[in-house]
Amino acid sequence: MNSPLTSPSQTETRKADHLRICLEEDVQFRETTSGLERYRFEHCCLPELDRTEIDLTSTFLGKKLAVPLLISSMTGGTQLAQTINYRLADVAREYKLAMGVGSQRIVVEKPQLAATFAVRRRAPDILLFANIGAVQLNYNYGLEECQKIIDILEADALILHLNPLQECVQTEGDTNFKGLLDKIAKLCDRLPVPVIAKEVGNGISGKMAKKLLAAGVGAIDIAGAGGTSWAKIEGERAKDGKQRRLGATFADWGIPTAECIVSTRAVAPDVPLIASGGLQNGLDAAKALALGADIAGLARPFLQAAAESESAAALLAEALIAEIATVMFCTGCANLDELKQSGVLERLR
Ligand SMILES: NC(=O)C1=CN([C@@H]2O[C@H](COP(=O)(O)OP(=O)(O)OC[C@H]3O[C@@H](n4cnc5c(N)ncnc54)[C@H](OP(=O)(O)O)[C@@H]3O)[C@@H](O)[C@H]2O)C=CC1
Ligand SMILES: Cc1cc2nc3c(=O)[nH]c(=O)nc-3n(C[C@H](O)[C@H](O)[C@H](O)COP(=O)(O)O)c2cc1C
Ligand SMILES: C=C(C)CCOP(=O)(O)OP(=O)(O)O
Ligand SMILES: [Mg+2]
Repeated sequence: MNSPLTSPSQTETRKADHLRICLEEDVQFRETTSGLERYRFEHCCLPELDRTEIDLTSTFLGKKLAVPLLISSMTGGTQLAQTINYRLADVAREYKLAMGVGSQRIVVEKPQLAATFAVRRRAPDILLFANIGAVQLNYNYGLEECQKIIDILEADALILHLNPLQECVQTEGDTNFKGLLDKIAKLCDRLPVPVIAKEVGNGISGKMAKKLLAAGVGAIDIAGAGGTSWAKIEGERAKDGKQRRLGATFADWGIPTAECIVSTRAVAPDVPLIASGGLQNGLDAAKALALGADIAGLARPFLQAAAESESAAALLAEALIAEIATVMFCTGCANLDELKQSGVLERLR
Protein backbone atom coordinates (compact mmCIF):
# COMPACT_ATOMS: atom_id res chain seq x y z
CA MET A 1 0.00 0.00 0.00
CA ASN A 2 2.89 2.31 0.85
CA SER A 3 4.88 2.49 -2.35
CA PRO A 4 8.12 4.45 -2.09
CA LEU A 5 6.37 7.22 -4.06
CA THR A 6 3.57 7.85 -1.57
CA SER A 7 4.41 8.26 2.10
CA PRO A 8 1.79 7.05 4.56
CA SER A 9 -0.67 9.65 5.81
CA GLN A 10 -1.25 10.30 9.52
CA THR A 11 -4.44 8.22 9.26
CA GLU A 12 -2.60 5.29 7.65
CA THR A 13 0.05 5.38 10.37
CA ARG A 14 -2.70 5.45 13.02
CA LYS A 15 -4.46 2.43 11.50
CA ALA A 16 -1.15 0.49 11.44
CA ASP A 17 -0.48 1.53 15.08
CA HIS A 18 -3.94 0.32 16.15
CA LEU A 19 -3.38 -3.14 14.66
CA ARG A 20 0.15 -3.46 16.01
CA ILE A 21 -0.73 -2.31 19.53
CA CYS A 22 -3.87 -4.48 19.66
CA LEU A 23 -1.84 -7.51 18.62
CA GLU A 24 1.28 -6.90 20.71
CA GLU A 25 0.40 -4.96 23.87
CA ASP A 26 -1.83 -5.42 26.89
CA VAL A 27 -4.85 -3.38 25.79
CA GLN A 28 -7.54 -4.82 28.04
CA PHE A 29 -9.32 -2.80 30.70
CA ARG A 30 -7.39 -3.18 33.97
CA GLU A 31 -10.18 -3.56 36.52
CA THR A 32 -13.47 -2.74 34.84
CA THR A 33 -15.13 -5.90 33.56
CA SER A 34 -18.03 -6.47 31.18
CA GLY A 35 -20.23 -7.38 34.18
CA LEU A 36 -21.31 -10.57 32.42
CA GLU A 37 -19.38 -12.64 34.97
CA ARG A 38 -22.02 -11.59 37.51
CA TYR A 39 -24.60 -13.71 35.70
CA ARG A 40 -25.02 -17.47 35.57
CA PHE A 41 -27.30 -19.71 33.55
CA GLU A 42 -29.50 -22.14 35.41
CA HIS A 43 -28.40 -25.59 34.34
CA CYS A 44 -31.08 -27.99 33.10
CA CYS A 45 -30.23 -31.64 33.76
CA LEU A 46 -32.79 -32.99 31.28
CA PRO A 47 -33.20 -30.65 28.31
CA GLU A 48 -35.59 -32.83 26.25
CA LEU A 49 -33.88 -31.48 23.12
CA ASP A 50 -31.71 -32.88 20.35
CA ARG A 51 -28.65 -30.60 20.32
CA THR A 52 -28.38 -30.96 16.55
CA GLU A 53 -31.84 -29.41 16.14
CA ILE A 54 -31.16 -26.23 18.13
CA ASP A 55 -32.08 -23.21 16.02
CA LEU A 56 -29.58 -20.34 16.21
CA THR A 57 -30.94 -18.44 13.23
CA SER A 58 -32.24 -14.90 13.48
CA THR A 59 -32.97 -11.91 11.31
CA PHE A 60 -31.30 -8.54 11.86
CA LEU A 61 -32.11 -5.44 9.79
CA GLY A 62 -33.87 -7.66 7.29
CA LYS A 63 -31.06 -10.18 6.70
CA LYS A 64 -30.88 -13.73 7.95
CA LEU A 65 -27.96 -14.80 10.14
CA ALA A 66 -27.07 -18.45 10.83
CA VAL A 67 -25.97 -17.41 14.30
CA PRO A 68 -26.43 -14.02 16.02
CA LEU A 69 -22.76 -13.01 15.88
CA LEU A 70 -21.03 -9.92 14.54
CA ILE A 71 -17.38 -9.53 13.64
CA SER A 72 -17.16 -5.99 15.01
CA SER A 73 -15.79 -3.03 13.05
CA MET A 74 -12.01 -3.04 13.01
CA THR A 75 -9.87 -2.24 10.12
CA GLY A 76 -8.98 -1.18 6.60
CA GLY A 77 -6.47 1.04 4.87
CA THR A 78 -3.20 -0.90 5.17
CA GLN A 79 -1.79 -4.09 3.70
CA LEU A 80 -2.25 -6.01 6.94
CA ALA A 81 -5.76 -4.55 7.29
CA GLN A 82 -6.62 -5.91 3.85
CA THR A 83 -5.43 -9.40 4.74
CA ILE A 84 -7.43 -9.27 7.99
CA ASN A 85 -10.55 -7.98 6.25
CA TYR A 86 -10.39 -10.64 3.54
CA ARG A 87 -9.93 -13.45 6.02
CA LEU A 88 -12.77 -12.19 8.20
CA ALA A 89 -14.99 -11.74 5.14
CA ASP A 90 -14.40 -15.36 4.15
CA VAL A 91 -15.32 -16.50 7.68
CA ALA A 92 -18.43 -14.27 7.78
CA ARG A 93 -19.57 -15.75 4.48
CA GLU A 94 -18.81 -19.33 5.45
CA TYR A 95 -20.65 -19.17 8.79
CA LYS A 96 -23.28 -16.54 7.81
CA LEU A 97 -22.24 -14.00 10.44
CA ALA A 98 -22.58 -10.22 10.25
CA MET A 99 -19.45 -8.11 9.77
CA GLY A 100 -18.38 -4.50 10.11
CA VAL A 101 -15.29 -2.87 8.63
CA GLY A 102 -13.12 -0.27 10.33
CA SER A 103 -13.56 3.45 9.91
CA GLN A 104 -13.67 4.38 6.23
CA ARG A 105 -12.45 7.93 6.82
CA ILE A 106 -9.15 6.72 5.41
CA VAL A 107 -10.73 5.74 2.10
CA VAL A 108 -12.44 9.12 1.75
CA GLU A 109 -9.01 10.66 2.23
CA LYS A 110 -7.30 8.16 -0.13
CA PRO A 111 -9.69 6.47 -2.57
CA GLN A 112 -6.87 4.26 -3.88
CA LEU A 113 -7.11 2.28 -0.61
CA ALA A 114 -10.60 0.99 -1.48
CA ALA A 115 -9.33 -2.56 -2.15
CA THR A 116 -8.40 -2.88 1.53
CA PHE A 117 -12.15 -2.70 2.28
CA ALA A 118 -13.27 -4.98 -0.58
CA VAL A 119 -15.20 -7.35 1.64
CA ARG A 120 -18.37 -7.49 -0.46
CA ARG A 121 -16.64 -9.19 -3.38
CA ARG A 122 -15.65 -12.05 -1.08
CA ALA A 123 -18.92 -12.18 0.83
CA PRO A 124 -21.76 -11.17 -1.48
CA ASP A 125 -24.64 -12.03 0.84
CA ILE A 126 -23.51 -11.15 4.36
CA LEU A 127 -25.01 -8.45 6.57
CA LEU A 128 -22.27 -5.83 6.20
CA PHE A 129 -21.80 -2.52 8.02
CA ALA A 130 -19.97 0.58 6.80
CA ASN A 131 -18.24 2.71 9.48
CA ILE A 132 -17.32 6.35 10.13
CA GLY A 133 -16.90 8.50 13.23
CA ALA A 134 -19.95 10.64 14.01
CA VAL A 135 -17.54 13.44 14.94
CA GLN A 136 -16.48 13.67 11.29
CA LEU A 137 -19.87 15.35 10.67
CA ASN A 138 -18.30 18.39 12.38
CA TYR A 139 -15.21 18.20 10.18
CA ASN A 140 -16.49 18.58 6.63
CA TYR A 141 -18.17 15.19 6.26
CA GLY A 142 -21.83 15.10 5.31
CA LEU A 143 -24.44 13.14 3.43
CA GLU A 144 -22.27 12.84 0.32
CA GLU A 145 -19.28 11.27 2.10
CA CYS A 146 -21.53 8.91 4.08
CA GLN A 147 -23.29 7.81 0.92
CA LYS A 148 -19.92 7.26 -0.71
CA ILE A 149 -18.63 4.94 2.00
CA ILE A 150 -21.89 2.97 1.96
CA ASP A 151 -21.60 2.59 -1.82
CA ILE A 152 -17.91 1.59 -1.73
CA LEU A 153 -18.77 -1.23 0.64
CA GLU A 154 -22.23 -2.07 -0.75
CA ALA A 155 -23.19 -1.92 2.92
CA ASP A 156 -26.55 -2.82 4.44
CA ALA A 157 -26.26 -0.17 7.16
CA LEU A 158 -23.93 2.61 8.30
CA ILE A 159 -22.31 2.50 11.71
CA LEU A 160 -21.58 5.91 13.21
CA HIS A 161 -19.01 5.37 15.94
CA LEU A 162 -19.21 7.59 19.02
CA ASN A 163 -15.78 7.73 20.64
CA PRO A 164 -15.38 10.93 22.70
CA LEU A 165 -12.86 9.44 25.15
CA GLN A 166 -10.71 7.91 22.43
CA GLU A 167 -10.59 11.23 20.55
CA CYS A 168 -9.53 13.00 23.79
CA VAL A 169 -6.58 10.68 24.30
CA GLN A 170 -5.63 10.47 20.60
CA THR A 171 -2.99 13.15 20.03
CA GLU A 172 -4.47 14.09 16.65
CA GLY A 173 -8.06 13.49 17.86
CA ASP A 174 -11.14 15.45 16.81
CA THR A 175 -12.92 16.73 19.90
CA ASN A 176 -15.69 19.05 18.73
CA PHE A 177 -18.79 16.96 19.43
CA LYS A 178 -21.16 20.00 19.55
CA GLY A 179 -24.43 19.76 17.63
CA LEU A 180 -23.86 16.17 16.52
CA LEU A 181 -27.25 14.80 17.59
CA ASP A 182 -29.00 17.16 15.14
CA LYS A 183 -26.59 16.24 12.37
CA ILE A 184 -27.14 12.54 13.07
CA ALA A 185 -30.90 13.11 12.86
CA LYS A 186 -30.59 14.81 9.45
CA LEU A 187 -28.37 12.00 8.20
CA CYS A 188 -30.78 9.30 9.42
CA ASP A 189 -33.56 11.09 7.60
CA ARG A 190 -31.71 11.23 4.28
CA LEU A 191 -29.73 8.01 4.01
CA PRO A 192 -31.31 5.04 2.23
CA VAL A 193 -29.93 2.53 4.78
CA PRO A 194 -30.31 2.37 8.58
CA VAL A 195 -27.80 4.15 10.79
CA ILE A 196 -26.36 2.22 13.73
CA ALA A 197 -25.01 4.24 16.67
CA LYS A 198 -22.03 2.48 18.23
CA GLU A 199 -19.53 3.21 20.97
CA VAL A 200 -16.02 1.78 20.88
CA GLY A 201 -15.76 0.19 24.32
CA ASN A 202 -16.96 2.86 26.75
CA GLY A 203 -20.64 2.07 26.46
CA ILE A 204 -24.00 3.65 25.54
CA SER A 205 -26.35 4.27 28.49
CA GLY A 206 -30.11 3.81 28.34
CA LYS A 207 -30.47 7.60 28.56
CA MET A 208 -28.26 8.22 25.52
CA ALA A 209 -29.81 5.31 23.61
CA LYS A 210 -33.19 7.02 24.00
CA LYS A 211 -31.84 10.28 22.53
CA LEU A 212 -30.18 8.48 19.64
CA LEU A 213 -33.37 6.58 18.85
CA ALA A 214 -35.38 9.81 18.94
CA ALA A 215 -32.87 11.18 16.41
CA GLY A 216 -33.76 8.30 14.11
CA VAL A 217 -31.00 5.73 14.42
CA GLY A 218 -32.21 2.30 13.36
CA ALA A 219 -30.09 0.18 15.68
CA ILE A 220 -27.65 0.48 18.56
CA ASP A 221 -24.37 -1.28 19.37
CA ILE A 222 -23.76 -0.47 23.01
CA ALA A 223 -20.03 -1.45 22.77
CA GLY A 224 -19.51 -1.36 26.51
CA ALA A 225 -16.52 -1.41 28.82
CA GLY A 226 -14.64 -4.52 29.89
CA GLY A 227 -12.74 -5.57 26.77
CA THR A 228 -10.42 -3.49 24.61
CA SER A 229 -9.57 -0.13 26.19
CA TRP A 230 -9.13 2.54 23.53
CA ALA A 231 -7.91 5.06 26.11
CA LYS A 232 -5.07 2.67 26.87
CA ILE A 233 -4.28 2.18 23.17
CA GLU A 234 -4.23 5.90 22.32
CA GLY A 235 -2.17 6.55 25.47
CA GLU A 236 0.31 3.95 24.30
CA ARG A 237 0.52 5.63 20.87
CA ALA A 238 1.03 9.10 22.31
CA LYS A 239 4.49 10.67 22.36
CA ASP A 240 3.96 13.34 24.98
CA GLY A 241 3.65 12.65 28.68
CA LYS A 242 0.35 14.45 29.20
CA GLN A 243 -1.49 12.34 26.62
CA ARG A 244 0.15 9.14 27.86
CA ARG A 245 -0.97 9.93 31.38
CA LEU A 246 -4.51 10.74 30.16
CA GLY A 247 -4.71 7.28 28.59
CA ALA A 248 -3.57 5.60 31.80
CA THR A 249 -5.95 7.63 33.98
CA PHE A 250 -8.96 6.79 31.80
CA ALA A 251 -7.96 3.21 30.93
CA ASP A 252 -10.85 1.84 33.02
CA TRP A 253 -13.50 4.45 32.13
CA GLY A 254 -16.89 3.45 30.82
CA ILE A 255 -20.16 1.64 31.41
CA PRO A 256 -19.82 -2.16 31.65
CA THR A 257 -21.37 -4.05 28.75
CA ALA A 258 -23.98 -5.90 30.85
CA GLU A 259 -25.27 -2.62 32.31
CA CYS A 260 -25.55 -1.04 28.86
CA ILE A 261 -27.58 -3.95 27.51
CA VAL A 262 -30.01 -3.92 30.42
CA SER A 263 -30.48 -0.14 30.52
CA THR A 264 -30.86 0.22 26.75
CA ARG A 265 -33.28 -2.69 26.48
CA ALA A 266 -35.32 -1.14 29.32
CA VAL A 267 -35.91 2.09 27.39
CA ALA A 268 -36.16 0.51 23.94
CA PRO A 269 -37.91 -2.86 24.02
CA ASP A 270 -37.93 -3.24 20.24
CA VAL A 271 -34.72 -1.62 19.00
CA PRO A 272 -32.40 -3.90 17.02
CA LEU A 273 -29.66 -4.18 19.64
CA ILE A 274 -26.06 -5.28 19.30
CA ALA A 275 -24.03 -6.08 22.41
CA SER A 276 -20.26 -5.90 22.28
CA GLY A 277 -17.26 -4.95 24.39
CA GLY A 278 -15.30 -7.58 26.25
CA LEU A 279 -17.14 -10.68 25.03
CA GLN A 280 -14.54 -13.45 25.14
CA ASN A 281 -16.48 -16.56 24.19
CA GLY A 282 -19.86 -17.97 23.25
CA LEU A 283 -20.92 -18.15 26.88
CA ASP A 284 -20.47 -14.37 27.18
CA ALA A 285 -22.31 -13.94 23.88
CA ALA A 286 -25.21 -16.11 25.11
CA LYS A 287 -25.42 -14.05 28.32
CA ALA A 288 -25.58 -10.85 26.26
CA LEU A 289 -28.39 -12.37 24.16
CA ALA A 290 -30.30 -13.56 27.23
CA LEU A 291 -30.01 -10.04 28.68
CA GLY A 292 -31.80 -8.69 25.62
CA ALA A 293 -29.31 -8.19 22.79
CA ASP A 294 -30.19 -9.43 19.30
CA ILE A 295 -26.60 -9.95 18.17
CA ALA A 296 -23.32 -10.32 20.03
CA GLY A 297 -20.20 -8.64 18.59
CA LEU A 298 -16.54 -9.44 19.14
CA ALA A 299 -13.65 -7.35 17.88
CA ARG A 300 -10.19 -8.12 19.25
CA PRO A 301 -10.73 -11.89 19.61
CA PHE A 302 -11.45 -12.01 15.85
CA LEU A 303 -8.46 -9.77 15.12
CA GLN A 304 -6.10 -12.04 17.03
CA ALA A 305 -7.41 -15.12 15.25
CA ALA A 306 -7.41 -13.56 11.77
CA ALA A 307 -3.89 -12.21 12.25
CA GLU A 308 -2.78 -15.79 12.86
CA SER A 309 -4.51 -17.42 9.89
CA GLU A 310 -7.81 -17.78 8.12
CA SER A 311 -8.26 -21.22 9.66
CA ALA A 312 -7.73 -19.78 13.17
CA ALA A 313 -10.51 -17.25 12.48
CA ALA A 314 -12.76 -20.06 11.20
CA LEU A 315 -11.97 -22.10 14.29
CA LEU A 316 -12.99 -19.17 16.52
CA ALA A 317 -16.32 -18.88 14.68
CA GLU A 318 -16.92 -22.62 15.10
CA ALA A 319 -16.02 -22.49 18.79
CA LEU A 320 -18.35 -19.55 19.42
CA ILE A 321 -21.20 -21.34 17.66
CA ALA A 322 -20.59 -24.54 19.65
CA GLU A 323 -20.49 -22.55 22.90
CA ILE A 324 -23.77 -20.75 22.21
CA ALA A 325 -25.41 -24.04 21.16
CA THR A 326 -24.17 -25.69 24.36
CA VAL A 327 -25.71 -22.94 26.50
CA MET A 328 -29.01 -23.40 24.68
CA PHE A 329 -28.90 -27.17 25.09
CA CYS A 330 -27.94 -27.11 28.76
CA THR A 331 -30.64 -24.55 29.58
CA GLY A 332 -33.29 -26.37 27.56
CA CYS A 333 -33.79 -23.57 25.02
CA ALA A 334 -34.59 -24.70 21.48
CA ASN A 335 -34.25 -21.26 19.88
CA LEU A 336 -33.13 -17.71 20.60
CA ASP A 337 -36.60 -16.47 21.58
CA GLU A 338 -36.69 -19.13 24.28
CA LEU A 339 -33.23 -18.13 25.48
CA LYS A 340 -34.47 -14.55 25.91
CA GLN A 341 -37.83 -15.35 27.46
CA SER A 342 -37.29 -18.36 29.66
CA GLY A 343 -35.61 -16.57 32.58
CA VAL A 344 -32.69 -19.01 32.63
CA LEU A 345 -30.11 -16.29 33.34
CA GLU A 346 -29.68 -15.43 37.02
CA ARG A 347 -27.88 -12.44 38.51
CA LEU A 348 -25.52 -13.59 41.24
CA ARG A 349 -25.96 -12.05 44.74
N1 LIG B 1 -7.18 -14.77 2.95
C1 LIG B 1 -6.49 -13.67 2.90
O1 LIG B 1 -6.45 -12.91 3.83
C2 LIG B 1 -5.79 -13.35 1.69
C3 LIG B 1 -5.47 -12.05 1.41
N2 LIG B 1 -4.82 -11.73 0.29
C4 LIG B 1 -4.58 -10.33 0.02
O2 LIG B 1 -5.15 -10.04 -1.23
C5 LIG B 1 -4.34 -9.13 -1.93
C6 LIG B 1 -4.19 -9.59 -3.35
O3 LIG B 1 -3.57 -10.82 -3.34
P1 LIG B 1 -2.60 -11.31 -4.49
O4 LIG B 1 -1.36 -11.82 -3.87
O5 LIG B 1 -2.54 -10.28 -5.56
O6 LIG B 1 -3.33 -12.61 -5.00
P2 LIG B 1 -4.62 -12.74 -5.92
O7 LIG B 1 -4.81 -11.54 -6.77
O8 LIG B 1 -4.51 -14.08 -6.51
O9 LIG B 1 -5.79 -12.73 -4.83
C7 LIG B 1 -5.81 -13.59 -3.77
C8 LIG B 1 -7.21 -13.60 -3.27
O10 LIG B 1 -7.61 -12.27 -2.97
C9 LIG B 1 -8.74 -11.94 -3.71
N3 LIG B 1 -8.67 -10.54 -4.11
C10 LIG B 1 -7.67 -9.90 -4.78
N4 LIG B 1 -7.96 -8.61 -4.95
C11 LIG B 1 -9.15 -8.42 -4.39
C12 LIG B 1 -10.00 -7.29 -4.24
N5 LIG B 1 -9.67 -6.09 -4.72
N6 LIG B 1 -11.17 -7.46 -3.60
C13 LIG B 1 -11.53 -8.66 -3.10
N7 LIG B 1 -10.78 -9.76 -3.19
C14 LIG B 1 -9.60 -9.64 -3.84
C15 LIG B 1 -8.80 -12.90 -4.86
O11 LIG B 1 -10.16 -13.12 -5.17
P3 LIG B 1 -10.59 -13.54 -6.66
O12 LIG B 1 -10.18 -14.98 -6.81
O13 LIG B 1 -12.07 -13.36 -6.67
O14 LIG B 1 -9.87 -12.60 -7.59
C16 LIG B 1 -8.19 -14.14 -4.29
O15 LIG B 1 -9.13 -14.94 -3.61
C17 LIG B 1 -3.01 -9.08 -1.20
O16 LIG B 1 -2.88 -7.77 -0.70
C18 LIG B 1 -3.11 -10.10 -0.09
O17 LIG B 1 -2.63 -9.54 1.12
C19 LIG B 1 -4.47 -12.71 -0.58
C20 LIG B 1 -4.73 -14.01 -0.35
C21 LIG B 1 -5.42 -14.43 0.81
C1 LIG C 1 -7.85 -3.09 15.81
C2 LIG C 1 -9.20 -2.51 16.10
C3 LIG C 1 -9.65 -1.44 15.36
C4 LIG C 1 -10.91 -0.88 15.61
N1 LIG C 1 -11.38 0.11 14.79
C5 LIG C 1 -12.65 0.53 14.92
C6 LIG C 1 -13.22 1.44 13.99
O1 LIG C 1 -12.56 1.88 13.05
N2 LIG C 1 -14.50 1.81 14.15
C7 LIG C 1 -15.26 1.36 15.21
O2 LIG C 1 -16.45 1.68 15.29
N3 LIG C 1 -14.74 0.52 16.12
C8 LIG C 1 -13.47 0.10 16.00
N4 LIG C 1 -12.94 -0.79 16.90
C9 LIG C 1 -13.68 -1.05 18.15
C10 LIG C 1 -14.43 -2.36 18.15
O3 LIG C 1 -15.39 -2.40 17.12
C11 LIG C 1 -15.10 -2.62 19.51
O4 LIG C 1 -16.15 -1.69 19.73
C12 LIG C 1 -14.14 -2.53 20.69
O5 LIG C 1 -12.84 -2.98 20.36
C13 LIG C 1 -14.63 -3.34 21.89
O6 LIG C 1 -14.81 -4.69 21.55
P1 LIG C 1 -13.79 -5.87 22.01
O7 LIG C 1 -13.67 -5.74 23.49
O8 LIG C 1 -14.45 -7.12 21.54
O9 LIG C 1 -12.49 -5.58 21.31
C14 LIG C 1 -11.70 -1.38 16.67
C15 LIG C 1 -11.24 -2.46 17.43
C16 LIG C 1 -10.01 -3.04 17.16
C17 LIG C 1 -9.54 -4.19 18.00
C1 LIG D 1 -10.33 2.55 16.47
C2 LIG D 1 -11.52 2.88 16.92
C3 LIG D 1 -12.00 2.19 18.11
C4 LIG D 1 -12.42 3.88 16.33
C5 LIG D 1 -11.85 4.75 15.26
O1 LIG D 1 -10.63 5.31 15.60
P1 LIG D 1 -10.04 6.53 14.77
O2 LIG D 1 -10.27 7.82 15.52
O3 LIG D 1 -8.65 6.20 14.42
O4 LIG D 1 -10.93 6.53 13.45
P2 LIG D 1 -10.97 7.65 12.32
O5 LIG D 1 -10.73 8.98 12.97
O6 LIG D 1 -9.90 7.29 11.33
O7 LIG D 1 -12.34 7.55 11.77
MG1 LIG E 1 -11.27 9.51 14.90
